[in-house]
Amino acid sequence: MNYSKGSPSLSASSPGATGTVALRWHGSSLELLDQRLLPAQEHWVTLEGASGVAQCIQDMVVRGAPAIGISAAYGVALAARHAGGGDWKAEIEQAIRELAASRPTAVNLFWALQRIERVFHACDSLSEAQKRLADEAVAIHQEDLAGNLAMADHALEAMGFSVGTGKPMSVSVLTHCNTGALATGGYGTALGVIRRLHEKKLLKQVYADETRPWLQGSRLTAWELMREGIPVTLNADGAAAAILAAGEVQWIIVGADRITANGDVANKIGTYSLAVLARYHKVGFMVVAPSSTVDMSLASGEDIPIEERDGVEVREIRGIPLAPEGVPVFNPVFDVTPANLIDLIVTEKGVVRNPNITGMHGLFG
Ligand SMILES: CSC[C@@H](O)[C@@H](O)C(=O)COP(=O)(O)O
Repeated sequence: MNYSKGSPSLSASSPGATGTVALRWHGSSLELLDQRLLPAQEHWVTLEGASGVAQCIQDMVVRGAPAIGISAAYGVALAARHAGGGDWKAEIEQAIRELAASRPTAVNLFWALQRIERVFHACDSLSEAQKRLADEAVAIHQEDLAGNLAMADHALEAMGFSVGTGKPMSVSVLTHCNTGALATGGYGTALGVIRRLHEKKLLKQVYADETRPWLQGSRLTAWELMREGIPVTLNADGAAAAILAAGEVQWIIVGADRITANGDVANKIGTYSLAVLARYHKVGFMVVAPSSTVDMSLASGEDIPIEERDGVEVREIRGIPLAPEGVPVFNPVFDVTPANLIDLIVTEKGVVRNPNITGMHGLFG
């Protein structure tokens, strides 16, 4: 793994992209923007093999459900590219296993690997695999970006902002974690909806939860929004209740890491408490995610594997102690929001209102 310094400037690589990108594909290498260092530094990590990509997913150099899936797909393409030529199939299979073990909760990782694996099994030679796996990874990346743009349209319509309905009132929203260009193929899920509201002049204010302990909200979401001049106010997670009580927001908009067949949603720790707050304060609660986040094989959120990370992420920030040394820590990094607290699940395929098993089956079969 080569930790190279300095991305000159982030440039949009595809139509609809925002100017912020998390990953750059070069055919024989993958570059990942090291999200652990933002917003202080823009470092790009250059990877030439699947093990490095798996390590970067585990260490959160790259994070966010769709970006993890896209990176893993490129990781398999790299494994093919650099396969020794001997038992190339075994080398690629090993790469897939290693990538699948990197993080457990976001189903996009397994979805992308399964899609890549289907192509791999149809290949008869290493040269065919090298070409087709790279093409498939690029397709997964491009489709994710296109899906983000489509879900933003669906979301605005579901919020009642249809074309030609006069001059609607603008809204203020609260979001959690980072679901933007950094977490996806280049536009964002929940943050894509927020971007689209801003583009259409329908957005008054975004409140961004800082999102303890990893601070995706303060380090990444606030950074992305400020780069584009989108009005954002950062708040400590515990301030969300006071913001809602003051009537400051009309919608809470979040992403997802896995959505089960009954409409339960796993997302960044703290999402569930926001959904409870939204219901109490009669504020809309919207989940925005690509259909690759939907896992119809699981009946409910109880079946979702929830990642727990090292307590050091809560006890310290960059080596500075925030708690007594050795204090036991409970650090689940996702929680499950039950479907009955969710008003809308928005995907590129369409919208499920008041999600339940019937509505989910209607859209995702
Ligand atoms: C479009 S990203 C959706 C989710 O992956 C996001 O809300 C989230 O929980 C990310 O968690 P992370 O631990 O940063 O990978």
